Amino acid sequence: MITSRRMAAVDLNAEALGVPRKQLMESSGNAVARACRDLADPGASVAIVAGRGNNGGDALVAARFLKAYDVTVHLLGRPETISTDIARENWDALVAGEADRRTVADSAAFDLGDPDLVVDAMLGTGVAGALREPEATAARAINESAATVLAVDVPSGVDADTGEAAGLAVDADRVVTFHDDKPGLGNLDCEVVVADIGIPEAAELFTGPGDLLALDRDAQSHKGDHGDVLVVGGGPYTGAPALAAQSALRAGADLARVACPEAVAREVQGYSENLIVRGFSGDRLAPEHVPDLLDFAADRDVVVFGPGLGDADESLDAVREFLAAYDGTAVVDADALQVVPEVETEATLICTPHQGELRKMGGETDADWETRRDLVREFAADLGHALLVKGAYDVVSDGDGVRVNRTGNPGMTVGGTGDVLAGATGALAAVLPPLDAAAVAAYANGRAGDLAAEEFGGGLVATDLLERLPAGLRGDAE
Ligand SMILES: NC(=O)C1=CN([C@@H]2O[C@H](COP(=O)(O)OP(=O)(O)OC[C@H]3O[C@@H](n4cnc5c(N)ncnc54)[C@H](O)[C@@H]3O)[C@@H](O)[C@H]2O)[C@@H](O)CC1
Ligand SMILES: [K+]
Repeated sequence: MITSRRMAAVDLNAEALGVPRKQLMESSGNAVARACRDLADPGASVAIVAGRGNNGGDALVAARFLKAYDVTVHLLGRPETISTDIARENWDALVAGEADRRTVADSAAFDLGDPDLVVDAMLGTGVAGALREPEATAARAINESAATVLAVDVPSGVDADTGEAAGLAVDADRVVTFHDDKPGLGNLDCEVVVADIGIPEAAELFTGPGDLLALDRDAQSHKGDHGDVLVVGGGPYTGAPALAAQSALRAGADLARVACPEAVAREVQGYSENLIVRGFSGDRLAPEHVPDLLDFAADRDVVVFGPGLGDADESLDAVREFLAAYDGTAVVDADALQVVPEVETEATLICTPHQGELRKMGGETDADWETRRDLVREFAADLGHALLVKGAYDVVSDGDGVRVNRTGNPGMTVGGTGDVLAGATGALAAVLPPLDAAAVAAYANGRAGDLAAEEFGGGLVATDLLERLPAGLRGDAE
């Protein structure tokens, strides 16, 4: 199953892997033609009703593959209003080839005729909402006709994610849908065929520019609230919490706070005036600080636990107590990781270990990334928390989905880059589900590292990543 949102991401990733959308459209069109041949004998009359987006484009391609049939293409709208270049190129090819075609500038001009088979390619996964004109008139004519109805990707007017229609929708006999089944199609009373259109598996597995789309859509649904992130750490180390908190800001958080021992608060503040630093008594985290910390954390969107915390027994006890009582979202990093397997918590956790820390948590790893991918997914499922396991190939899983990130370079083994990643993951966890947050953070952090390496080679340092994180998140880091 794949949602429309994820499908758009995978499509962009495929393009980045060298399989452009037009090539996918050719495969989709071919699959539509195959379904037509399945439903009607050669010589039968086929009406292709095409919208102005890529769903229509798929059917325009199919027209070229149906030479043995009597095909009429109805384009809903004027050719100038076709909304994508690739759909327009396929329309132009039909015009140049003098295919039998009609343009329907307004609904009065629509005449479906009396075909044996109708191909509904008005709207696909690109839009949801009630059908406008001339689509609504065409849908009525399609539903009233005696023809067999084949829908392209999803019946027009139906939301592919829910199976619901906002009003009028095409009543299809069969749907040929692309790449993978869509969540909403199971709720429809029609036959569903899934066609492989040649999207590489890597487009789903490996993070790519498409994964950044999650930010455009989901982050906006959070209504301008881009997160109030609290970093809990510091003590033996002061740079780590400061880096994590600054990274949260660079990754889009509105506010980044650091809770650290009073003894080092001034030093942490010294790294950046953009941070809000709050000290607690003494020189390291201890159980006595937990009640206050829980109160403070309750008003934040995400807590990043661990940077620079150290592994003193009382600090680890405090982490245990905190996590046992906390029910929000937390990124757990560094020394705090080792307590996660023994804690029962209501919290949503994203754990960000490197291979050594993973082993300390009881997880297994392997030199082969595919084996590692499977091991990480299993371990995340056992833990009941998301994992972002750092390495040359980062592996991200929430126990169900899994993604592998290939951005980044050996220069990033320098100290502090893990803190930057943890902070960015925290900021993104305020606006995205754990799997997306961790995958996007790993991708963007690696892109930032690649940009820094262009300038500084193996001499890059963690603060170089901070500056380049926004570019890494915009996807213009190529
Ligand atoms: N990886 C992918 O995502 C692939 C997608 N493909 C096809 O592309 C489709 C998605 O294409 P698009 O994103 O271009 O979107 P659609 O083709 O689903 O819809 C866009 C068109 O609908 C019109 N429109 C918008 N709202 C409307 C309304 N309420 N009533 C009537 N018309 C309306 C717009 O003017 C636009 O022309 C998929 O369903 C599939 O068929 C395939 O070509 C191959 C790969
Ligand atoms: K359709």
